[in-house]
Amino acid sequence: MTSPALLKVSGLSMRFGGLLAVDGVGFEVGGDEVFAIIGPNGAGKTTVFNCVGGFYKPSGGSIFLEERRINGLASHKVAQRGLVRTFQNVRLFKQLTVLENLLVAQHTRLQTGFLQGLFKVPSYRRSERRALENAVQWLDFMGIREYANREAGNLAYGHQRRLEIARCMITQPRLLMLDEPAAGLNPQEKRDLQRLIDRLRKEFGVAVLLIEHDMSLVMGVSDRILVMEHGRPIMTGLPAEVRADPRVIKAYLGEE
Ligand SMILES: Nc1ncnc2c1ncn2[C@@H]1O[C@H](COP(=O)(O)OP(=O)(O)OP(=O)(O)O)[C@@H](O)[C@H]1O
Repeated sequence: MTSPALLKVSGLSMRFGGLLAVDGVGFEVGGDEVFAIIGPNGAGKTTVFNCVGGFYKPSGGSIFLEERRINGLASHKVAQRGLVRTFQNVRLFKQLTVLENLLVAQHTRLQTGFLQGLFKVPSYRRSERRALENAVQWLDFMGIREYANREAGNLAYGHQRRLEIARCMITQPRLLMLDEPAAGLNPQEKRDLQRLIDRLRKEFGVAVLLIEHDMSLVMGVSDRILVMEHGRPIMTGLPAEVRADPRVIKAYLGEE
């Protein structure tokens, strides 16, 4: 890690009835880092994500974002503090247009309230115009501007994934969590995704926490990797260290 920790997770555990799905997981993500969590199916990766993102209340442990404790906060509060996520199965407002999805996403950030909106006072119109400009910039950045007025549900799957990332980025997060972003993408789209993640980090200074099964993407894009198995951490290391570690090889081969 090259910068101070943005996210600090320690001793995290999550119990579902008799099942300890996450058991003693700890890791830190630096402010400019791409950090991946990998592991066989059922290892507990998504559960860690759900705890960090405020979707589950952890059974134990602590989660700090920029030195402030966030465990137990609701997901929208966590998002307001700069931590946003995508989902394994893309979640968009499918009946709204592509552009509208990006306008709705900015709603919580707009400074003006209901009454200003009702009477369309100048400050409201200014913030609406800014929201529109932001949205168009992100559509350009993602290469999907030509689909601005199309229903989001009618976009090609790869474009839906890019729109979902744009919807996160438009809220100017400090940490972007991507849940299996390569799932369902073709090889070219996967290469584009790797370039996109690199650019998001370099041009917008966002840190990325990633769950991914596609090893070539994980190895190509991550600074460090946490490997989990049966809810427990096996190791954290650089991609080359992880690739060569016998425990990791065993965890994956043992699955077959
Ligand atoms: N809401 C829940 N209620 C009960 N058990 C759950 C719940 N969510 C996850 N589990 C269980 O916790 C364990 C870890 O699941 P999790 O989805 O976190 O794994 P994962 O590493 O993300 O797997 P995959 O790679 O298949 O997505 C599994 O045994 C799963 O069945």
